[in-house]
Amino acid sequence: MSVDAVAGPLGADSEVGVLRTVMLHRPGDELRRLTPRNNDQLLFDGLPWVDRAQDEHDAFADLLRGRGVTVLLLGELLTEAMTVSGAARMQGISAAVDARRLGRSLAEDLAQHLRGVPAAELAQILMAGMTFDELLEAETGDPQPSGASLVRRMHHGGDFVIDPLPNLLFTRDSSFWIDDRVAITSLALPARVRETSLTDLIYAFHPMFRGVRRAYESRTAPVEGGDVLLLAPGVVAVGVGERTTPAGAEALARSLFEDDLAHSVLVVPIAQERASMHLDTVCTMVDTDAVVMYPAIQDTLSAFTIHREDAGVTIRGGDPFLEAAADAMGIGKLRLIDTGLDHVTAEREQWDDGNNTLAIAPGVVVAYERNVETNARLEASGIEVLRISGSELGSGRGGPRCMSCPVSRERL
Ligand SMILES: NC(=[NH2+])NCCC[C@H](N)C(=O)O
Repeated sequence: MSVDAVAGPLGADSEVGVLRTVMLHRPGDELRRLTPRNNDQLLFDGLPWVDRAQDEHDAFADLLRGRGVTVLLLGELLTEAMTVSGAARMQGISAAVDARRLGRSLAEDLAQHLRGVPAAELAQILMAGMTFDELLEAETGDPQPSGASLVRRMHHGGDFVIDPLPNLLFTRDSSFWIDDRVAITSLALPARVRETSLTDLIYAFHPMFRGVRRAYESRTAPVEGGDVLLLAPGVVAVGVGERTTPAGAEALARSLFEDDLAHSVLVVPIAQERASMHLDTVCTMVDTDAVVMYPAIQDTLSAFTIHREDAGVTIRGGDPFLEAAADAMGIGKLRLIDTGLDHVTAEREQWDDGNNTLAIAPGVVVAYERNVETNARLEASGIEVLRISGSELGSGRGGPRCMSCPVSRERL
């Protein structure tokens, strides 16, 4: 992949500017690790049929390419970064070898083994993880493992020495762009924490991203990309619930103000539950001045607005979200596309990510085909809906927005 593979200047200042380049992750062997015993912990609601999930994902990527979007794949970027940079390899290995869990002896054996593995294979291991048995089998060419690891003896061969990362599929959460900078997030749950070591490595070492500056560098508290909506240039909404914490939202706001990336941050409380794990599961932008939203929260969604002032910040609390947003965006009204659904249909389609649309231009969105009613209402309001199937992809509870990280959008 060459440096000029990115179409358009890096970065984005909105949710809806014409999409030029996007980072996706084609689901791979990390999904084959899911079992009925570990799927809850790994944040999947079922066991996807992996081949079909890959087909669905390929169709998603092809649809985007057909609309002129350059698609970057996380797995390829990871391999390329570790091919050109030894430091990238070291960083990936050190994030994957958890000495606290493995003990010193096994940690040393594992790190030694990984240092000898070629970049493409190492990328696979970092994404799909590794079991005790796989390590033992792979070590045959290495100098003999020390044999002094109690941890090795006491673990089952099918246990993981490196945990798999099935949620890499949701590239939205582990990094996001704002203006011409990239923010590596800080993921809240143990199953996902290591994902950011991979996005960090890609943006630090892949030649395509040389010289790119960072936002939210302190990463002091949890912020996940699914909670961050670029409502308009300078105006950012941040959901606070199961993932992003109040401290995360506060730290992000402060950092965006300091870097002059925003003047207003709307902090939006959402229910702390699985169905609404991120703000983008209940609300996404479909046009420069329009959102689609889960009907059950339309009347109650509110926001604290943090404004940057000359002398510091002001915080206004408890305003209805749509009004606070329109105010900060400097528009008369933020249109709500009312899906008008009865509460059972609305609840079912929210669960299946009907509100999780990816805009590829103002008024043009990608959505799961299964959310028939939501899509019909979007179209009735003049939004063009490009449908993809997600019967298998959806088992991780994420739709087109969750599965995409816009790397370049035309500025509004
Ligand atoms: N931006 C999003 N809504 N991402 C969806 C993430 C789903 C993933 N299984 C998780 O629980 O973390």
